[in-house]
Amino acid sequence: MDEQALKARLPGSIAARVQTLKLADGKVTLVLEASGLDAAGRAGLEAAAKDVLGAADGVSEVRVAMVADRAPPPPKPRIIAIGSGKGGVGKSTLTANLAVALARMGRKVGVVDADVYGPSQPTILDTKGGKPEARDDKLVPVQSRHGVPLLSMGHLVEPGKALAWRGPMAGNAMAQLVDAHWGDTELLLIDLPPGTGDVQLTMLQKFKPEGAVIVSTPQDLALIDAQRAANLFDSGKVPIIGLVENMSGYACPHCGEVSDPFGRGGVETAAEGTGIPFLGRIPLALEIRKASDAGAPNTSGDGEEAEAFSAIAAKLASWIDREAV
Ligand SMILES: Nc1ncnc2c1ncn2[C@@H]1O[C@H](COP(=O)(O)OP(=O)(O)OP(=O)(O)O)[C@@H](O)[C@H]1O
Repeated sequence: MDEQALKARLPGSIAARVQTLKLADGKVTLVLEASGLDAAGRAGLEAAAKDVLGAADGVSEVRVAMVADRAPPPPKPRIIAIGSGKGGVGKSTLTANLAVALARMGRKVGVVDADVYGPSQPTILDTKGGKPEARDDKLVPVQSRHGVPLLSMGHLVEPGKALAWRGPMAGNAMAQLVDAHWGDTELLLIDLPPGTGDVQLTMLQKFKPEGAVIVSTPQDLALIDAQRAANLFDSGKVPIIGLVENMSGYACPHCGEVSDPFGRGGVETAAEGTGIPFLGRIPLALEIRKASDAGAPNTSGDGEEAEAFSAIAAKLASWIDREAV
């Protein structure tokens, strides 16, 4: 039997992968292209080829080598969670601004908006109406005009539909957002749903973020919730990168006088008390709310607010670099 006849014995699925087939002294040397197959797939392919060729007349031995043509898939992005003990403290605003600031520093960063209850990233990053496509059963993130790709619960469910999902359901939906075609994205910021219940815990356990940032306003009540968030990350064994105080100090746009509607400095004091690093404070400013509503986070431009966010982004970047493996 010659090499052509041997190749003709192989089923189409194996023949399509043959790169070379050599026969010498009854020994067959077969090189197969094994791109896209996992270990079990490669073992199955090798066994099937050996079975068919080994049974041919005059063949005493079959050696199979595998090569992979396609480049290996890109490494998975590193994950940082942004959480808060309660809603409305500015978690989404912070996430978007950090992402845009990091992108402007040259980082390849994407955002996952896992806030099942009120996904707001499509508004803040201006991708409202964007629909992620699916390729090979995985979602392709929606590109924002700020250089930050995004996948949001808001892209998957109809806007305005409040979701009362329990942990596993929300966890599964979030899996689709995280395990997506992130391409060369190196860092994913996850905007977690507010709160410290089983939804959040399931997410942490499933995705094991490398670290977490906690946002709080300076009020005592918010701080108690922030402490709960810290406990949640501790129980999920997620290191806390630090605390951010949002909505601290309101500068009156008319007279410039600074007042403190929610108090001031409480988060820094709380951080000191618990040994968690304090990452900085963001003022309560109309500009911040307007920028978010307009789909242009402050860090996409300049100004005091942008600087406050960027200073925190720089601290986050150094933490990430320190933790690099
Ligand atoms: N520093 C700030 N100054 C002024 N407005 C702010 C500031 N931070 C957040 N906001 C506004 O407060 C509202 C709530 O903020 P955001 O949606 O970021 O909070 P959240 O913690 O993500 O809330 P949710 O519980 O809905 O997830 C938004 O309208 C936002 O624009």
